[in-house]
Amino acid sequence: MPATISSSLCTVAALSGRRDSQQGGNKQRVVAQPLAAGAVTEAPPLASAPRRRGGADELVAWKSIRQERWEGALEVEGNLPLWLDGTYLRNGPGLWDLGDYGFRHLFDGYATLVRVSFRDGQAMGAHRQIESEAYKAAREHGKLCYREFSEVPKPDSFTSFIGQLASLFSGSSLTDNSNTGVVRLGDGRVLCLTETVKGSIVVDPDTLDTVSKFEYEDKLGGLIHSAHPIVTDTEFWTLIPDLIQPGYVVARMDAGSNERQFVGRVDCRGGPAPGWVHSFPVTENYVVVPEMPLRYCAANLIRAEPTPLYKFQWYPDSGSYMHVMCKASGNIVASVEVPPFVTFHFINAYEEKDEEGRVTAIIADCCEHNANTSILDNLRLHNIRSFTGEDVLTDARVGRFRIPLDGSPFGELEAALDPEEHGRGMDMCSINPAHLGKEYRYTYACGARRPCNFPNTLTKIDLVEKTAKSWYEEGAVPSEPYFVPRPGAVEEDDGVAISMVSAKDGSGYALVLDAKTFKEIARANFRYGLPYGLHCCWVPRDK
Ligand SMILES: CC1=C(/C=C/C(C)=C/C=C/C(C)=C/C=C/C=C(C)/C=C/C=O)C(C)(C)CCC1
Ligand SMILES: [Fe+2]
Repeated sequence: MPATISSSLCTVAALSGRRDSQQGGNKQRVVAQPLAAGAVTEAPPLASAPRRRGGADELVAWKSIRQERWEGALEVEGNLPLWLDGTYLRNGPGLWDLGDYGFRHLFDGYATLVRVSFRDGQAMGAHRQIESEAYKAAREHGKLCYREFSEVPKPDSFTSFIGQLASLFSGSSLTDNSNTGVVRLGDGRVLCLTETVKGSIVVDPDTLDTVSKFEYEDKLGGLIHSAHPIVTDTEFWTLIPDLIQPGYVVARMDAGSNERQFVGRVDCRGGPAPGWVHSFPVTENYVVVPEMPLRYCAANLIRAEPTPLYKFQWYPDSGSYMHVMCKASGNIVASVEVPPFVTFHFINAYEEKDEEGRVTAIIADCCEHNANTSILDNLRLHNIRSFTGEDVLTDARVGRFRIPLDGSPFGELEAALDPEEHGRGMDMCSINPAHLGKEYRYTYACGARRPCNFPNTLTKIDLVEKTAKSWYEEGAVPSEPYFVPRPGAVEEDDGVAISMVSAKDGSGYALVLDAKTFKEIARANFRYGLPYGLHCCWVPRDK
């Protein structure tokens, strides 16, 4: 039966107090196509009816999602490859408003999961809020109830302040707002993640239902971990920072299991606390543990008001280090001092070998912010919502570490290509997963066309030719270009890069680029623009 998209979709997530100014001009691309049963889902009303700050000219990328969930057919422009058969999922902080209170930092928003399922050249889309305890409590009480990335619930008395401190140490007041990544585990479960261990949540990739908490069945403990585990069909590697005796625990988990196994430990070499470890790279035989001078800070963890570096502190004199652990033995095979760096996202790593096939060094690439912590300030909502035409985005580059395995005390860090190639913007990267931990040539990321206040291009980097190709649309905010290989592909860039774009006119679409030419093949238009999001995964249909 032909279905039209209901105009009675429960408007306006009450948490966000959205008004219809964000309708995106009138450029709605309403489709009247056959939809799957239950294609349109009404959002249940939320707790309060708040006001929302911010003008009508704000980009849809930085506005809270307008309703809790939606599902329907997408209008496709262009030709989707027929081999593209599966589901693209993207996670990210999509709801920043609580009653009449607005979060201040991008990373605080409640998790919004977006799905685009491709089949036979057609696309179905959906989005839904993840039902974390933090989100449900905020919805029920119309206020912040857990400690988020930058914000802390306001204690209403001194006793409740003391109670909050105690619960910080037990972890009970920490958020489980799983707003950062989404991965498909080897056993098929789909897991949303953030940096708090309790914020590991299993979701259903078809319905976007919140299924359960992912509980680790081991004694490793830890309240926080790297938001980006390394996940393959057979295993899962994670890093758990130790804030008491500064260091990191490296752990591994088999696919199908919930039990992490202790592999080894790295002791920090500098500063009073471990460096922030949002992600880390692996090679075929080694785990690379970065220790950057932007370190966790116990005092800032306790503070009620955000500090300039949130829960972290910059210790330039503490040194920067890269440690290499053997996956098989847990032994540290190298620990070198490197130039100062700031990174959130490692791109990949591999083993450099001599003519005899002996491993001489580890090469590890990352999105490196020129050792400048200002990127955290760039990502405050006030800053990203108020672009004045001034070029204020901090420079970033592909930082390439060379970590010698011959006992030398120092490693190198250099730009892998001239950063001007990608407009000195570089973050939110993906690679062909077949090259994980191995030599590789291409990475796909968000770059910059200046002037800008946020990465605004999709960029394919050729690390051999040291060149870049970019996609750009004026005023659009694209998210992480996620590489999906063509089944049976031999060449590294044989596939597509998928990105969700929040367009200037308030609309939004899933953009499919040919990964070779980096030209648009197709776009699948949502009924309305969605907020910016962070990380993605691909669930092939037959897996
Ligand atoms: C809730 C607590 C924490 C949470 C930390 C979180 C949620 C960290 C999230 C970090 C993210 C999303 C980093 C992304 C970086 C993206 C960049 C640089 C993009 C640039 C543009 O393209 C802790 C801080 C762990 C402490 C306990 C409480
Ligand atoms: Fe991340």
